[in-house]
Amino acid sequence: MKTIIQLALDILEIDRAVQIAKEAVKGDIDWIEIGTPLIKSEGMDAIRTLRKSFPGHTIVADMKIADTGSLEVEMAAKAGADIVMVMATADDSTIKDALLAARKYGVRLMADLISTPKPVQRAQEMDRIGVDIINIHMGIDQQMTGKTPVDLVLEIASKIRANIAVAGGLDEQTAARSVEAGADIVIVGGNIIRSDNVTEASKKIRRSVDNPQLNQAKKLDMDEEIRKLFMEISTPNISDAMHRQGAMKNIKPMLNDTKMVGPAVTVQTFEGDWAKTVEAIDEAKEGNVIVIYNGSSHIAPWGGLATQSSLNRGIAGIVVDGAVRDIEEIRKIGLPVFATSNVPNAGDPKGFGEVNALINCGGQKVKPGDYIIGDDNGVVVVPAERAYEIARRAKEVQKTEERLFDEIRRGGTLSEILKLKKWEKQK
Ligand SMILES: O=C(CO)[C@H](O)[C@H](O)COP(=O)(O)O
Repeated sequence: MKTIIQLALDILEIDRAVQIAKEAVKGDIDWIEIGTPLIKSEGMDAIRTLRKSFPGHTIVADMKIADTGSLEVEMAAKAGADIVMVMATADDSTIKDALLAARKYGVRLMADLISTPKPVQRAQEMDRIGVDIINIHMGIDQQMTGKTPVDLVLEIASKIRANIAVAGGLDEQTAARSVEAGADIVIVGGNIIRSDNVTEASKKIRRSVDNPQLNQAKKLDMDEEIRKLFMEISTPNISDAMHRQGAMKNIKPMLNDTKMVGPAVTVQTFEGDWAKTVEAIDEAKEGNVIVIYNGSSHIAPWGGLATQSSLNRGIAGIVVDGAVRDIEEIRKIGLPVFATSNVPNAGDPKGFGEVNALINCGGQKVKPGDYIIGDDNGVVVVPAERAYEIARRAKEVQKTEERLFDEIRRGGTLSEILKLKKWEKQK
């Protein structure tokens, strides 16, 4: 049986949702889901509009029903939905009531396992109740911590009779692995709707689920995955993903077209003293970023010789809350170096300070192991314990911006597309 691709329109505006759905249909997606954000933003009109725009497609209303099952199924069914989503965490009475309404109005009921404490057991209970489709779903916030729904599909597929849908940050690889694990329907939102070419993104998912065996990407370890993601995104994307936090003040790239990613080795030094900065080169490992607090913009604790030594060690880059010198050599060496200023004079190797203590750099606290990302915009610090989550969230920020750029290129303005007036905080 052909795997069904369900496009999740997690968009706030109906007109943008219709446009994206038209582009995705050209990329051979099957079902069109009115996402929960769209239903909360535009109500049943969103379902009516998509129903009218796509008379030949299956329309799914992601109502995430938690109560008054019968009433909400009736609303969605009368608005034009063919399938209605209920929360598996809802009470059995709600789900049974929703199912009665679904049978009455000739629609199917899909139960969403998102945030269900015992998903395998609950899936079996949904199956016994008679729900038509069970959605094995890793919520957006859970995905950001690295969880994927594929493992759960393997656990559940052999235990239920209902059709299985899978959702949660699916891309070509995880959609293909979901199908191999037993999924009948793959639900894809961000990796299609936040693409700068929705039709092509849809076609990629189509090709991957139609030939799942072809999609066996090498599994990266967590540090490799984090580096890969951070290398693909900008420091503005990262700052946005951290609610505008993390950016270092007055720290500038000494080279153009520079990109730096790596866990921090920190150095606490004092004005005119460069002993610990140089010793840190020997303590750092390949891929580290050396982050130095020196506290003076007038005497350099770093220069060309230290930069060459760092290159030899495979260090990813240097950040100095202070001055650097030998700019010509540094540019010839090509290693990313960020600082507050550049000067001709240096200090002496006195030996005060320490390596790998908690420091302040550019007004940000930096502890050893925190991820340091630098590009032409500047430097951001991401706490080690949140690095994967922030990298994933920043990737979503980047995808959203690529889509917005595409729509602006088509002639819209940012405020029109985002409907800023409509979403201004009501006084
Ligand atoms: O229901 C949802 C979130 O609650 C999303 O529609 C679902 O997770 C699919 O979107 P994505 O592929 O972006 O995760």
